[in-house]
Amino acid sequence: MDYLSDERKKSDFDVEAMKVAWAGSIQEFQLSDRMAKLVANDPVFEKFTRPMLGRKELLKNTLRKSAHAWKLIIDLRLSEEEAKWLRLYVDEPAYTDLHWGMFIPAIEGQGTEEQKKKWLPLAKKMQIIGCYAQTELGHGSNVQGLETTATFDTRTDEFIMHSPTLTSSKWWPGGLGKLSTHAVVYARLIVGGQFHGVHGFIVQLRSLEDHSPLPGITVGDIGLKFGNGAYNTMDNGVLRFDHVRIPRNQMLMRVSQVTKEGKIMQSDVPRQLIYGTMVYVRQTIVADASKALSRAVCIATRYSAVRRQFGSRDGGPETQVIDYKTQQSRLFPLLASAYAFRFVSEWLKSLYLDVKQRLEANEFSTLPEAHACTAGLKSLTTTATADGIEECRKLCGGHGYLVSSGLPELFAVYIPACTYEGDNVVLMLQVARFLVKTVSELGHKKPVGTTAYMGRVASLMQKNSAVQTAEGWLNPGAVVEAFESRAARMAVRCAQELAKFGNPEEGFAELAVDLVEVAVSHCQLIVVTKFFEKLQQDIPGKGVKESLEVLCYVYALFLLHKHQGDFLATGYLTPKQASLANAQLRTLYSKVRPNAIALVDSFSYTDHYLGSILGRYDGNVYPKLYEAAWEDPLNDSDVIDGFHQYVQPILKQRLHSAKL
Ligand SMILES: CC/C=C\C/C=C\C/C=C\C/C=C\C/C=C\C/C=C/C(=O)SCCNC(=O)CCNC(=O)[C@H](O)C(C)(C)COP(=O)(O)OP(=O)(O)OC[C@H]1O[C@@H](n2cnc3c(N)ncnc32)[C@H](O)[C@@H]1OP(=O)(O)O
Ligand SMILES: Cc1cc2nc3c(=O)[nH]c(=O)nc-3n(C[C@H](O)[C@H](O)[C@H](O)COP(=O)(O)OP(=O)(O)OC[C@H]3O[C@@H](n4cnc5c(N)ncnc54)[C@H](O)[C@@H]3O)c2cc1C
Repeated sequence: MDYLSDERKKSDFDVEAMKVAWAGSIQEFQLSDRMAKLVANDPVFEKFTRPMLGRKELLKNTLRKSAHAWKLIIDLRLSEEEAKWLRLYVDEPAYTDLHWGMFIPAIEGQGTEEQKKKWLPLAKKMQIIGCYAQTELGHGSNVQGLETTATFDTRTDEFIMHSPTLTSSKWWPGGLGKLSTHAVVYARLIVGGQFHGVHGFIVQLRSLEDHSPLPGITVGDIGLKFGNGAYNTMDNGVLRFDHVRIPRNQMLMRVSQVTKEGKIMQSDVPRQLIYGTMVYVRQTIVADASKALSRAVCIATRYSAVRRQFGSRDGGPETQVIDYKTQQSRLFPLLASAYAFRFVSEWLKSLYLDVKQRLEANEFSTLPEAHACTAGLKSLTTTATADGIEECRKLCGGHGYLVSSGLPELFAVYIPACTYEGDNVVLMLQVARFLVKTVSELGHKKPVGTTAYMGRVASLMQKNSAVQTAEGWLNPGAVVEAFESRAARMAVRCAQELAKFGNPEEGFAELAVDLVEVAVSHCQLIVVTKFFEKLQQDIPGKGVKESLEVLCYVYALFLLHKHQGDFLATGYLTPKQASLANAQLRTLYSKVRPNAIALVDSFSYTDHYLGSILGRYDGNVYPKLYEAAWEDPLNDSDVIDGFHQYVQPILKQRLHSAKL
């Protein structure tokens, strides 16, 4: 029985076409759908018992699933793209994520042709397993502050890898703790007693025969992390070197080379390329944000349509909680954000692929913008997603707190995304630096790409919003101009404040809070703009484009309402115009309402991937919650172990004293 069928009948757009719009293309949809079903129908990938397992069982279970996934990849001859989807739908962080997601990309991006030829075939056949060992106990954000050393020994043509202090211990790398045989290790290069910056080195950590650590290497897991199950399926590790020798040709040498004689040769490639793997992964994290947020929103939306509280008239049904305006005002902006992040990630991927191609042809001019966009959007989308998942839990009331709602585990797995691949504040400060530089160069350099609007800064500073009615906000030009003006005015105001400091670094440190706000406003502008640009494309299917238009305005006007202080303080909007935007937002929520269930169905998630009783496709929530409670191990017996030993004596004592 489909308890949500009436809801599904309310929608006025073609859900199958929306699924394609969400996926990006019919090919991508079919590929993803095939992999989702493959995983959902395979009992090896069951995940409901995960939160009940102890750490050792949990990790072993992950190894079993990863081995099974690898077997499927080989047996079914899956492409790299199919394998990525398969791992995504298995939905369990594993050492293989870092092997495929960082170790291999680090070699691809920073290795020479010779190094790629040697290491990539081994890695791609999984004859070696690698991780990305950058962060240390003492330093994560400050990469130049890393302490591990790689000292060149001209006599033996080797580097000596060493951990000189406790704080130089590598700490956090996923896959390092128990599984990696190799790592790309980031260390200070020392040649002839001189420090030559941080570089990547391929280091073997464990024997390929018996997996024991090689001489001079101390390696292990760093211990339990937040939440049951969740990210504990990953063996984040600690690593120390005691004068471990590796051949010279294991330094990744695309950026700088060290010759046999101990000479440093710089190629034309900028030093920043050493950070290139992070640019790649940050871009994938933006796509993951839309997946995580859409999962949470799918659960909260379906449950909000099933759940009823108050409002019964003449004994009739109570009100579905999704019909409360307050519920809509919390839920629908998250639904719109999931779509917004999906489309901005699509754009970011194309920007990244373009930069990658240019880098391969030794053209580096677009790297700073790629860095700013990936850093800023990673920060913006992961912060909003982490907060959004928690909001979805609250939107589901008490039942959202049950593990069987799927939300606690999703939250626990997701929140480190605000920290890994760059702390979100640190990353926004990088965007701020980029914007300050752009503003300071306005007189002699025309800004391009996502900062092109800065080129119109004079007019953006003067012109105020012309919106007169609530309908007036349903105009892409009016909305985009509002976001451009706010970002440009905030950037200019900050630049003026910075100019008052004699020392720019001192000014930057003092004004960091304002600078982060400028960076956030710039990144929100990018997301809004890319959503409108998406709507310019041909999007087939009855009502699909119209529904996306509604979501685009919800996203933009929700942000405008939330940050109206900025819009008002910069003088671009009047209080009346801000309140017209809010009135329009209420109208938009009413337009989303009948389509809400269809809009989350369009994510095309299987019940397996959602992993939530509240978010079940059929809406059959209460019987399944009731059934699941009885499956809890505590309900194996009526009288629990420990009762007779610890509780009964207390009760008896009470009875005894009561008699007295
Ligand atoms: C289910 C999965 C299925 C399949 C798997 C497939 C894909 C998934 C992939 C991976 C899995 C995803 C997640 C897994 C989970 C966790 C993995 C986590 C991994 C990690 O966390 S790795 C460690 C990450 N660490 C960081 O991010 C550190 C943050 N710090 C920095 O980035 C920098 O050091 C910082 C903050 C930029 C330092 O700034 P500073 O100014 O001190 O630096 P420099 O002086 O060195 O440089 C200044 C100069 O360089 C420019 N710049 C800085 N960074 C970059 C860059 N990345 N690219 C290009 N340019 C950069 C900066 O703008 C300055 O330029 P300027 O001189 O001003 O022109
Ligand atoms: C689950 C998980 C997986 C990870 N996987 C890996 C991995 O595979 N490989 C790897 O190498 N690393 C990995 N990391 C490490 C991760 O990249 C770092 O933790 C991250 O970059 C943040 O650095 P940090 O821990 O040094 O934080 P810190 O920089 O110490 O941050 C602490 C606080 O200081 C603030 N702060 C720091 N610098 C500044 C500044 N300049 N201005 C203002 N505020 C500042 C931050 O905002 C934050 O509030 C992982 C981390 C986690 C949690």
